[in-house]
Order: sequence, then structure tokens, then C-alpha cells
Amino acid sequence: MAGAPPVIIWEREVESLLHYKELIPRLEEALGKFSSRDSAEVIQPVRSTVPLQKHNGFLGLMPTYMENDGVLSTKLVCFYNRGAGSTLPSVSATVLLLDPESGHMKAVMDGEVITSMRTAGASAISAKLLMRPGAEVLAILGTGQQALSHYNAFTEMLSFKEVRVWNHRREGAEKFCRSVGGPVTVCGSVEEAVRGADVIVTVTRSTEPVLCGRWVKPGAHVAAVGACRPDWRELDDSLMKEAVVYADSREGAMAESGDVILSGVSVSSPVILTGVCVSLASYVRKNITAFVLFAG
Ligand SMILES: NC(=O)C1=CN([C@@H]2O[C@H](COP(=O)(O)OP(=O)(O)OC[C@H]3O[C@@H](n4cnc5c(N)ncnc54)[C@H](O)[C@@H]3O)[C@@H](O)[C@H]2O)C=CC1
Ligand SMILES: O=C(O)C1=NCCCC1
Repeated sequence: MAGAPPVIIWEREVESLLHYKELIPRLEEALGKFSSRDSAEVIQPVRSTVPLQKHNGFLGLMPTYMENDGVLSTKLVCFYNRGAGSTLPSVSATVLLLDPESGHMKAVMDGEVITSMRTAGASAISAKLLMRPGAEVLAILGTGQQALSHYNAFTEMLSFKEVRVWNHRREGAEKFCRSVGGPVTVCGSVEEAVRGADVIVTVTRSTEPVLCGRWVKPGAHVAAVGACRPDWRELDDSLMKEAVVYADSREGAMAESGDVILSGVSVSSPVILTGVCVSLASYVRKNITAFVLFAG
């Protein structure tokens, strides 16, 4: 018997239910459980990815089981490297929630808002733990969906005196500024945006490095989101080699992050989200930390 039909929770409703103030502590707790590598806490294999060659995209299958919490779910996420003229979104996702005992589907949820907010939430947690105290300047490279969610999460959960944005098309950055609630400076180059910045978020669809280590100040924290395929890049080799690199999923980053794979660096520690890791940064020349996101 299939049981009750699943609840459908769609975009507007997800938006009205999810708030960073509740999401971020839950996310931090879940990341801690994932890092503990206790299979009763979280089982989350590296996602399987199916290429959608005709559409320049990928389908990622992302199951998770939290036995102690009784949560069984999977996200299905399609992501694309779309041409400039496309009006379709770069990421489209659905989250399915199942009853672990019966296997029945309990809920079908729109995954786009969830993806935007969980990714920004994980980046904000990385910044909270790894950025220098007294950080004042936030730079965001890219001005799409993830840029907006990162702006919201970072300005809501942390406090910055200045937010700068750069986009490879200036009109994209100007539109972004009009759409957000607070003051933002549009920068004409990546270098101008990141010079002196304490925290840098990279959320572009670039497949070539956009952020060079020589522009990044010692002690800065970089949250790297966009280069989620083994042949995509956002950060150059010099930055990767000078940074202490952390990831939400070490295995995921080593399998999928172009920045990690192509620079040949290793990801520091499977257990990342504790203050202790910050002290590791003092062993590298520039004390830069970089956090790459893969556990979706
Ligand atoms: N690591 C993770 O967990 C996640 C990664 N992503 C990835 O993050 C990236 C951004 O995602 P969204 O904001 O949803 O995409 P989006 O399409 O809404 O925004 C992409 C931004 O990158 C810019 N851009 C496009 N081509 C560029 C290029 N060649 N050089 C520099 N900038 C370029 C666009 O103008 C836009 O500002 C995508 O690559 C996406 O696949 C998205 C969600 C989660
Ligand atoms: O983890 C996720 O969620 C995503 N990762 C790669 C790009 C699409 C969303």
C-alpha cells in the first residue's frame, strides 16, 4: 500500500518557510554530523552525475540518509553551462523526502530555493569559522542566483561595512545592485573588487580562473562555489597553492572541483567545521583560506 500521497511544497512556500536564522544552525549541525563520518548520523555518497550533452548540462543524483534523525531524501539537480542568450536558469532542482521504514514518498519539494539557500548558508558558515575577526569588506564575483543568496546570507548572518560586486557583464552587476536591499559597489574589474577584501565569494559560471592569488590579501577567506565540474575553474593555481583548502565534502571536492583537481592541491581535513582548523592557516604564506562546496 502506497500510503498518503506526498505533500507538494513548491517554490513560494519553500521561500516562506526557509529562513537563514533557522537554516544556518541546522546546516551547521548537519555538516558536523557529516564530518563525524558516523554512518548512523549521515550517509551521503558523492553524487552520481549524468551528462546531458545535448543541453550542455548535467543531472546530479544526491541521496542522503540520516538514520538517527529518521531522514531519507534525495535531491535531483540539473545544472547547465548555458550560453549568454539563454533565459533558462543554470540550476533546476527537486528534493524528494521518503519514509525510511516504508520507502513511501512523503514530500516533493522545489529544490531551487533550497539549493540557493543551503549553498549560501554553507558558505556563510565557512566564513564565520574561517574569516579573520573584524572582517569588513565582502566581494562577490558573479551576480546570478547564487550571488543573490550569498548576499542575503552573508549580510544577514555576518556584518560587513562594504559589499562589492563584479560581473563579466556590467549590466548584470547593475541589475544585481537594484535588486538587493542594501548598498553595493559595482566594480569594473575582478582586481578592483577583491583588492583588500576580507571575504571573497566566487559564484560565476566561468570555466577559466577569474580570481588570481596575486590580488588576494593575506588572511582573506574565499568561498568558492561555481567551479563544480572537474574541468571548470574560478580560482587560479597561485591562489589554490597559497590557500589552506577546506570543503564541505572532501571526497566530493576531490572528485568534482576543477579548482582542486587541476591545481593538484589537497583538501585539508575531512573534519572542517571546527574553529581548530583556523589555526592551520598560520602555516601558509598568505594565510588565505578557501572553502569549496560539494555536498549540496
Ligand atoms: N557548489 C555548489 O554547491 C553549487 C554550485 N553552483 C554553481 O555556481 C555557479 C553559479 O550558479 P547560479 O548563480 O545559479 O548561476 P547564474 O547563471 O544565475 O549566475 C552565473 C553568474 O556567472 C556569470 N557568468 C557567466 N559566464 C561567465 C564567465 N564566463 N565568466 C565570468 N562570469 C560568468 C553570469 O553573468 C552570472 O552573473 C554555477 O556554475 C552553478 O553550477 C550552483 C549551486 C550550488
Ligand atoms: O550541490 C548542489 O546543489 C549543486 N552543485 C553543483 C551545481 C548545481 C547544484
